[in-house]
Amino acid sequence: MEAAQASWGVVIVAAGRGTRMGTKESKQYLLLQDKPVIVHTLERFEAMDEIREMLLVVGPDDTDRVSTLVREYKLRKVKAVLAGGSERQHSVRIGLQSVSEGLEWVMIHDGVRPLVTAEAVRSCMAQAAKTDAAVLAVPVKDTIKQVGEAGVIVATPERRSLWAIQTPQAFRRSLLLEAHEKAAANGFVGTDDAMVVERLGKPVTVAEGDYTNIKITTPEDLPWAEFLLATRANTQLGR
Ligand SMILES: Nc1ccn([C@@H]2O[C@H](COP(=O)(O)OP(=O)(O)OP(=O)(O)O)[C@@H](O)[C@H]2O)c(=O)n1
Ligand SMILES: C[C@](O)(CO)[C@H](O)COP(=O)(O)O
Repeated sequence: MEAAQASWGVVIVAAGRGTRMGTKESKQYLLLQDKPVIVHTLERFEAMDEIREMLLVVGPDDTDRVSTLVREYKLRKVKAVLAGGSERQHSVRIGLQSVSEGLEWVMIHDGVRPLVTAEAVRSCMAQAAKTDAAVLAVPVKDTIKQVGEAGVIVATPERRSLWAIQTPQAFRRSLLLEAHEKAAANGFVGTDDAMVVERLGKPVTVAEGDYTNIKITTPEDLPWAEFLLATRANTQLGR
């Protein structure tokens, strides 16, 4: 059976503080079209037949309020609401350890990427089925420079080889678990899940996604997300 047709577990990480957003309320609870960002994200996966369960990882003080949201919005695939860790990678590991053992495949997704489409998720799952490890990504449009001390440019990597990495990131569950356990044992902390698998020397491939799968990070992302949601509501795109 193709992995894209099998049952998947999804770890949704939403335990961050949203420092760059700078709001009193953490960004995953800000409203888009009158609904919390995290609920938009969960609804995307709830609606997909391929998904069997979701593990939702939130701030230690937020488990009760989020459990209430899960009930209110009838998010039946949420198997557990777990207290996260101090770094994204710690939160991922906590969720990953609670994915049902019978599931062969798992995806990790940022709770603050509410605009991901089912089409993009399926493309990532299909790529992981071929290579055991795949991430959604888009080719960068700008020229990227590495900048050193005193703002001096030290390198200009060839743009054709540069991709902006998104989530979901999809893996054979046993591979990702092994990678996270090794990273924890060695004290390695990366900024995405591909990095912990790359450290094992295993290939991680990219599935081309789309530029609308934004991570809500800074204040200007909010009106952009509102616009994209409104556009989709009008055109039925991204469903
Ligand atoms: N200890 C952490 C840190 C981050 N995340 C989650 O990882 C995702 C991507 O992280 P990012 O956008 O950096 O979120 P924050 O850490 O909240 O933002 P900032 O870096 O601006 O504080 C978010 O859904 C965030 O909630 C998490 O679950 N646990
Ligand atoms: C996983 C990620 O969303 C891929 O772009 C990103 O690396 C998260 O990084 P952040 O530092 O937590 O924003």
